[in-house]
Amino acid sequence: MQTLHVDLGERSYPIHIGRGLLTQPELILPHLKRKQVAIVTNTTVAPLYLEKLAQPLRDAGVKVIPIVLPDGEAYKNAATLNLIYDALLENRCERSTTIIALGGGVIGDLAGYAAATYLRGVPFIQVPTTLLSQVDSSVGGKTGINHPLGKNMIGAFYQPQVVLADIDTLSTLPARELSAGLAEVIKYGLIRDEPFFAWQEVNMQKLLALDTEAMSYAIYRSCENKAEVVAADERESGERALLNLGHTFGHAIENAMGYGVWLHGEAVAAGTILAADLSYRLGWLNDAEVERIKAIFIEAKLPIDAPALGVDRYLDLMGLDKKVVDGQIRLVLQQGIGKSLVTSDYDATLLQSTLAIPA
Ligand SMILES: NC(=O)c1ccc[n+]([C@@H]2O[C@H](COP(=O)([O-])OP(=O)(O)OC[C@H]3O[C@@H](n4cnc5c(N)ncnc54)[C@H](O)[C@@H]3O)[C@@H](O)[C@H]2O)c1
Ligand SMILES: O=C(O)C(=O)C[C@@H](O)[C@H](O)[C@H](O)COP(=O)(O)O
Ligand SMILES: [Zn+2]
Repeated sequence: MQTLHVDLGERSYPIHIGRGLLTQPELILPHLKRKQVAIVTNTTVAPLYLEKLAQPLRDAGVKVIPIVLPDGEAYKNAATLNLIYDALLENRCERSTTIIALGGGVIGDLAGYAAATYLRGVPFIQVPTTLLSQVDSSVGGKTGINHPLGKNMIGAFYQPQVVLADIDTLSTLPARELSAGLAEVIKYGLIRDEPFFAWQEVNMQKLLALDTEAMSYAIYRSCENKAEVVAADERESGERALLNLGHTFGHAIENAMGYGVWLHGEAVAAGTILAADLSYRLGWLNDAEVERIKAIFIEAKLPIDAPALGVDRYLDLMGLDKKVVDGQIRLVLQQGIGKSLVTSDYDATLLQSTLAIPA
């Protein structure tokens, strides 16, 4: 097992990465205020991993309240959040009850927001079971739900007590979901870590084949990048916005196509290609760099062609992005591989050209 730390003063916490972590209650017990946990999961993950996590905790004297939600991005909403509150109240959960998220990013975001708001805040633990959640969503404290008008529009920054990334859980992950997670791994290379990007170019097939050594390295290096960024800018007043590469476009795609039709990672992949296209038009990326970026997403079995929503529809949806300031759409763009910036200082007609995708 390898351990990293997210350094946030009194909100600091460890990220444990390794095999067989679900059945090691000693990694969870020191973080409990009281021997009672509510495990939030879904109908897909529960039959696979709920008892693996719950039974050793029960054996250690912990009361376990399972909360099993419907599965899918379409359920990351206020109605599903209410199901969590209902179960917590029905079971008379107190401020000392810890909420454990067992699942992918949808479960982590929902359970984290429930933890941030139930009784105005109860302790929270992340047990991510998708690649995307192990490399990104379980770390950094962004929690929340979607609104029909926009992605993740309601939420809170709320850090977990500990993150347990058990690599063994990836063995049951569908191939499409594995690729979706790789989109966020590629992101770290593109925004701030060119050597990691170059390593991915050589090792992508190993990652797709779930090679343990390569996967452990990719998860560790991704979490290391994210932990550094979050420690420097917890609430996204500056550098953290770089973690949004491809997301202003991607969130527009997820919303326009209907939540869950394009996976988050797929929309981020296509959105990152749009960001690269605009960076190229601005003269900040050259042909060879754009080709390298396209090639790695293709190698990871991710889409590089964004849907033709129409320029106005894209601009309308992108105008709801959380990075918008004074009505200006701020974008994460690239000035080379491993070098990125957040800016609204681009020619609007160039953005329109990028968005004029032929149907
Ligand atoms: N909070 C953040 O910082 C952050 C970062 C990135 C993404 N996100 C959010 O995360 C969500 C995407 O997360 P995701 O890609 O994990 O999707 P997801 O949570 O929908 O999980 C993908 C699918 O895999 C299933 N699954 C989970 N673990 C499994 C396993 N081990 N074996 C088999 N099936 C398994 C799930 O039930 C689901 O059907 C989006 O809502 C996105 O907005 C949040
Ligand atoms: O942690 C962050 O900061 C990120 O931006 C990570 C993203 O991968 C993630 O999808 C996040 O949920 C997007 O945040 P949002 O603020 O644009 O909703
Ligand atoms: Zn993301």
